[in-house]
This record gives sequence, structure tokens and C-alpha cells, in this order.
Amino acid sequence: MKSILLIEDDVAFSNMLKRFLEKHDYTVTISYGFEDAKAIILKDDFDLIFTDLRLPDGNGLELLEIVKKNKEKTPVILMTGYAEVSTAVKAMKQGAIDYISKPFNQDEVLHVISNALKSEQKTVSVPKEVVKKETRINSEFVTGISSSSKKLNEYIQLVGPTDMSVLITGESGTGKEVVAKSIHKTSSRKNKPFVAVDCGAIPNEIAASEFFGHKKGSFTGAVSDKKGHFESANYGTLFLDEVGNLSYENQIQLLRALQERRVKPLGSSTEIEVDIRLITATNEDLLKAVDEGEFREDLYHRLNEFTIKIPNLHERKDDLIIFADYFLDKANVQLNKNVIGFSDEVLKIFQNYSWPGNLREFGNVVKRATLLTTGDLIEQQVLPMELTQSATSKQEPLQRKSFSTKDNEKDLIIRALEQANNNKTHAAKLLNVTRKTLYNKIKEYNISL
Ligand SMILES: Nc1ncnc2c1ncn2[C@@H]1O[C@H](COP(=O)(O)OP(=O)(O)OP(=O)(O)O)[C@@H](O)[C@H]1O
Repeated sequence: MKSILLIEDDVAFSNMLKRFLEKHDYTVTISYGFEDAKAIILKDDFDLIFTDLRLPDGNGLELLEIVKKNKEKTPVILMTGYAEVSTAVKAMKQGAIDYISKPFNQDEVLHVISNALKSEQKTVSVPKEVVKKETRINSEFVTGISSSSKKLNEYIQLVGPTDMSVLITGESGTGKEVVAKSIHKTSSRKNKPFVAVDCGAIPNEIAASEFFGHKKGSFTGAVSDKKGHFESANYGTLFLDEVGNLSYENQIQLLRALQERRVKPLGSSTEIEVDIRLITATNEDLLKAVDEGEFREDLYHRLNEFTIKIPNLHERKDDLIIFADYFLDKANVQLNKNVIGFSDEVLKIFQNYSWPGNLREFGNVVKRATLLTTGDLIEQQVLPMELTQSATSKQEPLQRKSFSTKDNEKDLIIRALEQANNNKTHAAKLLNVTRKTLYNKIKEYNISL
């Protein structure tokens, strides 16, 4: 498989071109800027370099010079705007093998590339950089390029290798669990278990048994021995999501287990030593809960050795295209589709939407749109209404005060869940009730999800 280094700062365009070329059996590495491309060129070998003439921090002609000096045999094709053709011709005199003016069509680009490769018979192995990038795409974590994403990643890299307890805050669907996993993966515990527990989903009465386990017969319904989450996560990381939902009694039990580093399953007389790293997450204001006496201050400080706040998606607009692309890749694999990219209108709609459900909503929107797309590009028609409706025609608010009759209540819950793509935290927020109340209501009305 021939390898191409594609250097282009237009994220949407480069990602689309990458996917198109990959469809035609090329391996493509993208670089968005001059300095980054220079480092890659010096480090790895490619069969072809395909670069834009104008880059935010340099230009294609300088890159051409670097290639000619260091990787003399690698052919370089320049992409130019219409008015820059004369510069491109000059570039060819300096050693570029060809140029192509934008906008170009798919046949043109394939033709130019295959011609350039034919004239250069040298084959190089797939560079390490490519393998690394491919695994990044296969991984569950996208780093992003916005300044808030860079900061987020810095924090993960900084706190990951330590054993500090991390409290992750952020609205529903912003990626708290994904960040927790990423911290685990950068720690020395990475080959040990990562156990995620949704505290909002555990009824108060069984929380102790869930956390610490139980012995058969220790209470009615304990039909066999059960390992608790602490024991399951031993030597690894325990991630407690929605930690603010723990009852006061459960908070005391949790604090004790953390301080003593041992747990006792219900009905057992033996304590088990546990060595876990704790990561917790909340989308509530825990400090306010502390002030109001609902969350123990000592536990709060024990959990909060380091805090990471994840920004909302609308604060990470520079990352939108990268995430869109990541979710599209994922959806293509899951749905066995081969959609190449997004129309310009769709990208504009993505930029203008407020994304109340954050990355979870974005992933769901892209997946649904991928399923509905029959051509190469995702078009506006396959987007859900709430994205295409004008910002002024807001949906009827779903407020708790509307909870009146039972039928009305059930109906409201179903609507909220639909609107929130079955994200219970988001649905609870729309209804202005706690997540716990929502769980209880879902159970009470037997609502299937
Ligand atoms: N950095 C990221 N890279 C890739 N995918 C991400 C990233 N952040 C979030 N996602 C995706 O967004 C969705 C929501 O992420 P996650 O479940 O971690 O959010 P959350 O904040 O824990 O939500 P909740 O508060 O509802 O529990 C998931 O599908 C996840 O894969």
C-alpha cells in the first residue's frame, strides 16, 4: 500500500480527502501545519507528499525545499488556489513533480497521484507515524485541536501517571468517562481493571453490597457470593460516575474504605485489602452540595486531589470537524457503510448548533445520519429536526411543573428521553428532576429504553 503525507490546514477538506484516498487503497497521514509536517518529513518516509501551497505557519515551497534536501526521491505534489498557478509552475521548476488547482474533482486527484507514483518507483514501508495515527483513530479518545482540548490533554498526561484521586466535572455527555479511562490508560495501572460504576443508578439500600460485595445468605436475595466493585477494581482504577448522587450513609462508607484501604463484604468477617486509584465524576456543583450539607466535606477533599473540568462541546468548536470525522469513522465501521464526509451546509449547521447533549448527542447524530445516507456525503436532509430548525423556534420546554397527572408524567419522561437520545442525565436535566428521581420514575412506569 502506498503511503501519502497530506499537508493541508483545512481540517474538513483534508479529512474528506484522506477518507477518499483510503478508499482507493492509499495509507494517508494528515498534517495540519508547516512545523508539524516538517517534523514528520524528517522522521518518516512516504511514497508521496501532497501539500497545500499556503499553510498557516509556512508554505508549501519551503516544505518542498526541505523534502528535496532530506528526502530527495520523494515526489511532492502541490495543491494551489486558482490564482497561484504561476507559483505552482515555479514550484515544479524547483522539483515538485506536479500540481493540482483547487477545486479539483476526484478523478483528477487520483490521476495526478498515480502519475506521480508511476514516475517514482521507490516503495517505502508504511511509516511508524501512520501506524501510530491509525491506532489513535481506533482508540476511544480523540485529543482535539482547540485550546481547551489541548489543556484537557495536558492535565490528563500530567495527572495520569500519579496515583492522585481525580474529580472530573462537566456536563452530561462531555466525555467524563472517556477522560477517566484515558487517565487510567496513562497510569502504571493500565493493564489492571478499570471498573466504572454509575452511582446514580444504584439504589441506596444495595449500595454497600455493590461497592463491597456480600456473602451468600447475608440478606434476603443474596443467593450467592458477590464481589464488590472495590475488589473487582483491585490494583486498577475505580471510576465512580455521578458521585454526588450517593446518600450520606454511602458517603461515610466510601470514605472509610478509602481511608482504611480495606473493605468487608456484607456477611463476611474477613476484611480484604484493596489498592485502587479512584476517579470520580459529577455534573453537579459538589461544592454547593458541601455547603448545603448534602455532601461530606472530608470526602469531597479526599476525592478532589486534582480536578479536571471538561468543556461543553459548544466551547470546543475548533474540534467539531475532528469529532465529526471520528464519529463518522466509527459509524461506518459499526454500520458497514462507506460514507466519505459531510456537505458544507452540514458542517455549518454543526457549527451553529448548541449541542446541549454534548459529544454523546453529536455521536448519535452522526451515526443516525450515516445510516440514512446513501451517497458519499452526509447532507442536511438526514439531520434531525432540532439541528435544522432555526434557533428561534425552540422546543416546548419540558419542565417539572408540568408533572401533574400520571399519564402526563409518563409522557413527559418518554419525550425527554427521546429528546436526550436516551441519555438519562440529560433527560433529568430537561425535566428539572434529579437523575435518581428519573431512574425511579422509569422503573415505576416500566418505561423501556
Ligand atoms: N475525547 C473523546 N474522544 C472520543 N469520543 C469521546 C470523547 N469524549 C466523549 N466521547 C464520546 O462521547 C460520548 C459521551 O462520553 P461519556 O459517556 O464519557 O460522557 P459523560 O460525560 O461521562 O456522560 P454522562 O455525564 O452522561 O455520564 C461517548 O459516546 C464517548 O465515546
